[in-house]
Formats: sequence, structure tokens, C-alpha cells
Amino acid sequence: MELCCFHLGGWEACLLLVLAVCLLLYIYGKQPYGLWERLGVPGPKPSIFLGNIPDLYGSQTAKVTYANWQAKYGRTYGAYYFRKPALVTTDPELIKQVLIKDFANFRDRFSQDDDAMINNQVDTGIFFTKGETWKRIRALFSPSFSITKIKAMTNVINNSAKRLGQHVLESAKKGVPLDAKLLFGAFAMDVVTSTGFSIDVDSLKNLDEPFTKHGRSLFIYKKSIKLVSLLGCSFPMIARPVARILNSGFFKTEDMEFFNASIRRMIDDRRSEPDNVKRVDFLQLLIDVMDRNPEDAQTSGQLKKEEVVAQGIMLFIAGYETASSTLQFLCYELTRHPEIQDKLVAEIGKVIGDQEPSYDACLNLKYTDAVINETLRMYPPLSVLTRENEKATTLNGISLPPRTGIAFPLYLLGRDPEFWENPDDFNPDRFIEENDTPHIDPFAFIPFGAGPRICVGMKLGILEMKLALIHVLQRVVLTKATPDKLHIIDFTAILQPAEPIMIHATPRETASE
Ligand code: HEM
Repeated sequence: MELCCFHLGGWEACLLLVLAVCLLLYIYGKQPYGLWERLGVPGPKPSIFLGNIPDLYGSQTAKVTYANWQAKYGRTYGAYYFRKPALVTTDPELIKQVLIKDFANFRDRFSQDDDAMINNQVDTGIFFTKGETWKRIRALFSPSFSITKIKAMTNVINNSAKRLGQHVLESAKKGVPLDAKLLFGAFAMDVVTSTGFSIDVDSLKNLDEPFTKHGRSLFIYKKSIKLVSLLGCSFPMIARPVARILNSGFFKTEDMEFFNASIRRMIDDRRSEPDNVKRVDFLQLLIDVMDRNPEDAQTSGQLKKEEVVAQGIMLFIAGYETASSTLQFLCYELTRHPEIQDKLVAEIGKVIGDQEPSYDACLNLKYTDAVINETLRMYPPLSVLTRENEKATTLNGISLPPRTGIAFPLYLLGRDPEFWENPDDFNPDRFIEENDTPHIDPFAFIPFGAGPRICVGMKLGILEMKLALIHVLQRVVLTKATPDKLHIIDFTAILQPAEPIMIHATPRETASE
């Protein structure tokens, strides 16, 4: 190789090449990290390639890091999630501005280079889509979650909840403790499969049933996936094509392929059935939207088949983890607070009695609402909410370039002593309006998000949690739970106990089967 007037031997050329690559990598690794300094916004110092990710997902949990950052830099500061800058805030005024007032410019969730790591099968899922595509899909998807549709599904959810109650009673009679996440996960999976697809799985009896197994596996991250995600976010231009070729990504390929193949099969089966066997479930509602005009989905405002499949997979992703996680923490707290459990049981007895719980009756369970809210305040399943701006804008006097991330650490917000008295105490009464409770700032409590992109499954989620509590607490007393002290982890913003929560129960004297 000839370079200027030097003649380089093989190893010298190699050395030069290595040095040049290192220099380029160094420039690439450092290049995105000047924004906050330029704008005079305080914040933690980023590491090369990874930004502040090592602080968030390294040896300590993200919630501890967010608390440390807030103590050091105040309520609003700048950080870097891999190569992307994000303004982090727990200021309710700013949260309101982003989620409601300036929503038109903050429609999208924060993503790394167009979600390079989101698997093919689900990349048109409503949670991940952006801009006009999100708007079209949301408009078509939301009517499926109307009160009328949810009311029509109450019986089906009730059947799963009854099975849950019976299962807990049988275990209580045998004195067998229950793994709360497996238990409520199986219940949540039954709710998704029955309301979504009219499939009666009975996951409680068969934890290895494929739907339950793959649903559970969605949120169990292998070390290799963590590594691939890290690489993917640091080098998105390489990661995206590689992920596409290997058909892999953030979720495990085998889970995505299982759901993809199962939902496609169901769609095909239904299309070959006569019209009069139409089912009342989410898949049918989506198929009906698709069949209005299958050819021209994008322009006519309809859904394409792959979009229907992606929304079907979304039901598993969004419906499984959230409700089961909340129920496990809620029951854990009930074992710690027998007086709250007694109040809950008294309300259920008064409002529901021995009737089949209806949607309307569940609306009258005000104390149950307070207990659910208090659980969501302390243990929001999605512990960080995000958005990003389409166009350049000014927020809190800070000029944000287009596609800057915004992050709201919900866990921290729920434990903030400025908004909550004794925030680490489980006290549902703070959500009871008649009590002499301090005013709750609505933007300090957003476990379902807020504004036009709020959780579309909120009513369904609340209903299924209430029905689960009714059927469990009518049959057993939750007496004890381990571990004694909860250690909570929050990799990729999903809140989980580090060790499984085991619940002990005894049959209630008045319990029916
Ligand atoms: C305890 C129960 C649940 C909690 C705490 C919860 C929480 C959330 C949160 C925080 C978001 C993001 C909202 C935002 O960015 O403003 C969300 C979005 C979403 N949730 Fe839920 N969720 C729950 C149950 C469910 C259920 C049962 C379903 C459906 C089966 C569901 C479907 C969705 C979907 C599809 C989205 C995306 C909406 C969009 O991007 O337009 N969720 N949820």
C-alpha cells in the first residue's frame, strides 16, 4: 500500500487501518452528546456510545438512578438514552403540556432510530407506530374498547375470574402458597385469549399451554437479548438491517412467530366460516374493520392483514404484563394491611353480595378503585412514560430540536413527597374524595398515561382487576406473602419484583366454590 511517500509493510498498514477505525468509532461514539451542554440544561455526563444507559440499566435500578439525578439536577434535566437526547421531567405542568396542550407535536413515543429493534411482526402495533399511521390505527382500534364492547365481554372475563378464585381456594385448602405473578399472569392471559380471540385456554390448569408460555416469556429478557438491544441502540444503522434479516429484535423471535402464526391462522379460519358464527371479541372487531376495504388499507383508512396481526400481538404485550403485575403487588400489600383487606371485602360484600358482578356494579366499587389506584401509584407497571416532538419546539424555555425524547419517570413521581404525604405508605384513603385528603395533582398520577394517547385498554384493565379481586377475596383471606422486603427491578421500564412474590391464603369461612 502506498500512502504519500511512505511505503508501508503489511502490519503497518493494518495498524493504520485499526487506528483510523478507532478514531472514526471514537468520533461516532462521542458525536451526539453536545446538545444539553449547548442549551445550558443540566444533566448527568454521558458515556461514549451508550449515553446515560449504564447508569439506568447497570448495577443499580433505573428508579434509584432517576431519584439520584433528580436530587442532583432538579425536576427537569437532560440525559441521553444511547445516542438520543431526552429531557427528563417530573414537573406536572410540563407533563400536562406535553401530553395534552401540545399533543399535536408530541404524538409519538420516544424511540431509538425508528425502533430499529422492534420485531417485524409487531412494528405496526399501535404502541410502536407514529404520526399519521398511529392516528389511523388508533381511530380504528379504539372503538373496540368502548364501554358497550367491554360490557359485552364482562361475562367472559367473569368466567376467567371465577376460575381464578376457585384455583386460589383449592390451593388455600391444601395450604400451598402461590406464585403471584404466575397466578395473575395465567388469569391475564385467559382474559386476553378469551376477550381477544374467543379461545378458552385455562392457563391456570396448564401453565405450559403455548399461549401462556409465550405470553410469560415476552417479558423475560435473556442476557443475549439485553446485549443485542444494547448493540442495536448504539449502532442502529447496522442493527436494523441485521435484525430484519435475522427476523429478530427486542422480543424473542420464537414468541413473535408463535403469536404471528396463531393469529394469522385464526383470521384465515374465521374467513372460511359462515357469517352467522361471528364471535364477540377483539379479533373479530379488527377483522370487520379490515374487511370493509381490504385492498386499499392505507388510503381508505382501514387495516391491512399484517396490521390486524400486529394489533392482536399488542393485546398480549399490553394486556398480560400490566394487569398481572398490578394484581401481584396489590395482593402483596393486602397481606401487609389486613385492615385494608377487610374494608375491601366489606365493600365487595355490600355492592356485589352473592350476585354475578356486572360492569355497572363494578363501577360502584369505590374503595376497590382506591386500592387499585394506590397500587398503581406505588407500582406503576410501566415505570417511565415517553414522548418525542415531531417539530422543533420550546418547552420550559428550552429549544428542543425535532425528535428529542421526553421521559416521565412515573415510579419516582408516585413516590415524590412533594405530591404524596408519606409516599412509601400504602394508604388507599388518599384516593377517597370525601375524606379530608389533600388535593391530588392529576399529572402527578398517570399510571395509564394521559391525553389522546392514553392506554386504550384502561377500562378493560380496571374491570378485569376488580373481577379478579372479587372472586379471590370472596373465597380466601390473603394471610402472608414473601419476600419480607420487596426489591424492585425495572429493566426497560417494566416494574418487576426481583424475587417472585409468594402468597399464602386460607379459605374464607363463607367461601363458596
Ligand atoms: C393495569 C393495567 C394497565 C396499565 C397500568 C396500563 C398502562 C399503560 C400505559 C402507561 C400506556 C402508555 C400511555 C401513554 O403513553 O400515555 C399504555 C398504553 C397502551 N395500553 Fe395499557 N395498561 C394496562 C392495561 C391494558 C390492557 C388490559 C390493554 C389491552 C388489552 C392495554 C392496551 C394498551 C395499548 C394498546 C396501549 C397503546 C396505546 C397507544 O399507543 O395509542 N393496556 N398502557
